[in-house]
Amino acid sequence: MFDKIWNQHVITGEPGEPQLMYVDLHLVHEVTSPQAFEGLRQQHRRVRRPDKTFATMDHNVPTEDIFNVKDVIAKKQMATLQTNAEEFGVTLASVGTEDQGIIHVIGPQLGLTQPGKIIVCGDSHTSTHGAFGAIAFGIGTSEVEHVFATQTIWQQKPKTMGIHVHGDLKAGVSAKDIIMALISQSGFDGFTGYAIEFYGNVIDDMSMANRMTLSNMVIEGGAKMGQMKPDQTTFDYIAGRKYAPKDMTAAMKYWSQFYTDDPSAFDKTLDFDVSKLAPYVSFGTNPGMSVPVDGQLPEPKDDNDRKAYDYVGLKPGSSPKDIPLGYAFFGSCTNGRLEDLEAAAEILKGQHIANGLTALVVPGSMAIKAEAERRGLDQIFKDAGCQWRMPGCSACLGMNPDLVPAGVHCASTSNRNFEGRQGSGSITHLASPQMVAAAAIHGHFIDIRKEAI
Ligand SMILES: CC(C)[C@H](C(=O)O)[C@@H](O)C(=O)O
Ligand code: SF4
Repeated sequence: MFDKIWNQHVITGEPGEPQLMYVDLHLVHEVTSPQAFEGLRQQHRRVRRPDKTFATMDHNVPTEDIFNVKDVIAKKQMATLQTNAEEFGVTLASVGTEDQGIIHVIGPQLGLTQPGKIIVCGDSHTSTHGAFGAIAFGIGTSEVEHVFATQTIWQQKPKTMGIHVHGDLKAGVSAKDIIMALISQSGFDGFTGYAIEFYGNVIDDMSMANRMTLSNMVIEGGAKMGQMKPDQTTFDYIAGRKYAPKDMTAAMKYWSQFYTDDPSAFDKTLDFDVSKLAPYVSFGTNPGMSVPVDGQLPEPKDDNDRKAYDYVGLKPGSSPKDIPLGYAFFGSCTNGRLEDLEAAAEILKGQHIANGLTALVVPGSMAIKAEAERRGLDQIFKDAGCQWRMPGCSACLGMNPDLVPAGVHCASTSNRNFEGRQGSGSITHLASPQMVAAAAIHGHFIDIRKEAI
């Protein structure tokens, strides 16, 4: 599948060397675009294909009141994107408009993300869009400028890794646990240099929301891209969306060519049986430092591990259930979709979060917020003692007012847990929406397969 899409997009260059690739969709946000637009301006260039470029604001958005941006840099970045989008004719889902949201949530939601496309964005979690059978990867700011100007990008073709995900996924275990287990078992850079394709019965049965969670986090294992073959689930998701093809029959016929004929063609394969998989919790300062909830925190292997233990203030041999939580975060491009909020709400319904714990629920987009409210999820969260917020990256990273205080342990549905990620001195524990919901109620993690909520 990877080669089929890749080969259709090569403009020039020899295999084994960087090749010039055509870009079908360029997604843009306020943090990595200002210098790129400025570069164009200085060279008197235009955005070559504004019709293949789409922008939004997500990282800096204050989720309590999205129109009241107090931080000077945040305000400037957002205003700059507004001006740049107008000047260069780029469609922008600006704050407060119905299409606004986290870029990796709204691309799929608007039907912009489609099989067979090459999709880039100045953001590492662009891998998310690979869940539709696209080649999607993050690029740097100078590359953003190159794509603006030429609609092309130089890229060296990566090696391919096929991950066969099979078996019987048990209740309480989700895509988040699969990817966290895969990363912790492969070492946190075990995917480096590879484009990953997930396949097998577990993937076939998975919703698009869960497939996106898997693709989203391949970057945390070192891969820039992670995809699945498009199938009926993919087509049904896209059909009827704002920018979906008008002629879906023709589109589906075209998309159906994108699959891997022969798994032995992968440069590397990995077999992953999910039948005995437990929910995972991260304890350290990279996503690879994760254990099953019924496991123990391992002995440190090196100075890095010792440093991580010092930072998080936990002891080897202890249980993830012993971590004293003060905060819970539901949201991000990993788990901020409607299905994720539903999974959390199902657990929180009729319950209350632990005394003294702060819980933020941040929908991934305005559309998700509206639909969640139509279904009454906001009320479930509020009744449980959570704060119901406006869409944005929020507490996934410390670029906006949603910060976890220093020294506080946060159960989080996001994807990164390095030092200070959620605010200076904050301590992040990654887990699935179901696990974070149960943890918020108890003030510590529980094994949702076995223990009563
Ligand atoms: C700000 C942006 C460049 C960054 C990324 O590339 O991923 C952010 O989205 C993140 O998750 O750390
Ligand atoms: S939600 Fe988090 S991971 Fe996703 S783009 Fe925003 S900051 Fe990056």
